[in-house]
Amino acid sequence: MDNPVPAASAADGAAPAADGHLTESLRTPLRSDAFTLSDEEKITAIAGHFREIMEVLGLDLSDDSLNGTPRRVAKMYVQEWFRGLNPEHRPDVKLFENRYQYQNLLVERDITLFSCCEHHFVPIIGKAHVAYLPGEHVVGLSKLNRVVQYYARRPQVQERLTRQIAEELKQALRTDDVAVLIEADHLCVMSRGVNDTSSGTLTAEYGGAFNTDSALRQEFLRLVGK
Ligand SMILES: Nc1nc2c(ncn2[C@@H]2O[C@H](COP(=O)(O)OP(=O)(O)OP(=O)(O)O)[C@@H](O)[C@H]2O)c(=O)[nH]1
Ligand SMILES: [Zn+2]
Repeated sequence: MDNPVPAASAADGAAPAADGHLTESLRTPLRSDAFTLSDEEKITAIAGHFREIMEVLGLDLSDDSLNGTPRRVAKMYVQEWFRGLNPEHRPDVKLFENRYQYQNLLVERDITLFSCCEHHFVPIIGKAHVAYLPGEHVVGLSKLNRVVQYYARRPQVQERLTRQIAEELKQALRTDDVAVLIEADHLCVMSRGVNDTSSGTLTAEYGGAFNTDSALRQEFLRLVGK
């Protein structure tokens, strides 16, 4: 790993804490044995449990179309939807010397965001816009998207997701001058419960100059179309 993560309890052989680099209140709640099982062992276990859910619902698992569903769902959870729980997938955010002396706002807007509501385990779909003020360093653009994806691919609430991305970017870019805006639709609000398909959720985190300089914040909001 290029981004070493401090071990939570290396003494008892437990796996490293996924979010050991984040302030405690921002960490995704994970047990210390979260990575004792391999991905393949997790897929097998989850497939077994999902099969039981389908059986309780009365579905006939001998049907060709349903037979592979438990394993399909398990693979989707471990390898895709929740891959950001595993610190092995934490992106390596390389910095480059800012030899162009570019010192204005840099905005990466409309980053595709797929996440999962941790209360109902249904999708959260939206866009993230992130910005920073380069100092001595600049970063490869795709790394901004990768940081968003890493934290999105977990069971989430939008507030924590927003703050995790901001905190990671502050550390990686070595500056507090970071802004994160997320606009998202929650399937738990749209498809069940209150059944509202028109509302959306916006969350924002403004660090450093974005917090103190309202003109800079307005410029960011203008560039992302808000
Ligand atoms: N703050 C926050 N709440 C969320 C997020 N995603 C879902 N929720 C809310 O989590 C709450 C869970 O509330 P509960 O009353 O325990 O669950 P519920 O009975 O399914 O609630 P309803 O959705 O109102 O039917 C709901 O109000 C959801 O809308 C999120 O990202 N942030
Ligand atoms: Zn929900």
